[in-house]
Amino acid sequence: MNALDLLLKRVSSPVLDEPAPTAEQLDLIYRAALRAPDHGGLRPYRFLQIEGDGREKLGQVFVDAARAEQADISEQEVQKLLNAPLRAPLIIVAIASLQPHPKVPAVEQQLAAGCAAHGILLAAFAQGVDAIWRSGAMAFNSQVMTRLGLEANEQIIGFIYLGKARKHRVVPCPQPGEFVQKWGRR
Ligand SMILES: Cc1cc2nc3c(=O)[nH]c(=O)nc-3n(C[C@H](O)[C@H](O)[C@H](O)COP(=O)(O)O)c2cc1C
Repeated sequence: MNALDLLLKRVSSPVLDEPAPTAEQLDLIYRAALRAPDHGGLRPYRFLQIEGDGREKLGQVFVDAARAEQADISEQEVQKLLNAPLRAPLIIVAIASLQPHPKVPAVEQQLAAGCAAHGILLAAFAQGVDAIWRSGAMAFNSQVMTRLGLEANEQIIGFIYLGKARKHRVVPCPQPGEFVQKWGRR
């Protein structure tokens, strides 16, 4: 797949089955993430790779965190949280690790981490690995962050689910016109 085809045709896939990406595919996926634009070369991100029964542990972390906020959550909600990480064979948790810097504010570091996450999506799609970037309340839950080992200067940028889609969604390419304004020319 050439680069422009990749950029124009990548789609997210919400339903993902086995197989998980191979070790070789993951190596390229992480290499692509590490090529994200990065003011100051801070590499203000890191990744957790969760697969196999790690996904069940993550589901339990979600349930515990939800119960800590509301003790009487319904059994339906418990099942939803337990099942959430099972929606793909492998999950990469993209984490922004914000560092104090005189010229690179937090927002730029968050953007660099977001670009790294986009690199993951693109490198996956280029290799025939399907993915979707999800957040949701659990991405912003402090107990989840603690249980995943995040430090005070870290944030979850997203849970990137990876696997194989049964079929790709057909997504019309938006027209740039309404998003682009020319400015400053006489
Ligand atoms: C920061 C971020 C968080 C997202 N969180 C969710 C989410 O929790 N659930 C979801 O269905 N889609 C979420 N999305 C959107 C999907 O990843 C995806 O981009 C969207 O479904 C459009 O599909 P496309 O990528 O094929 O255009 C999120 C995207 C971003 C950038």
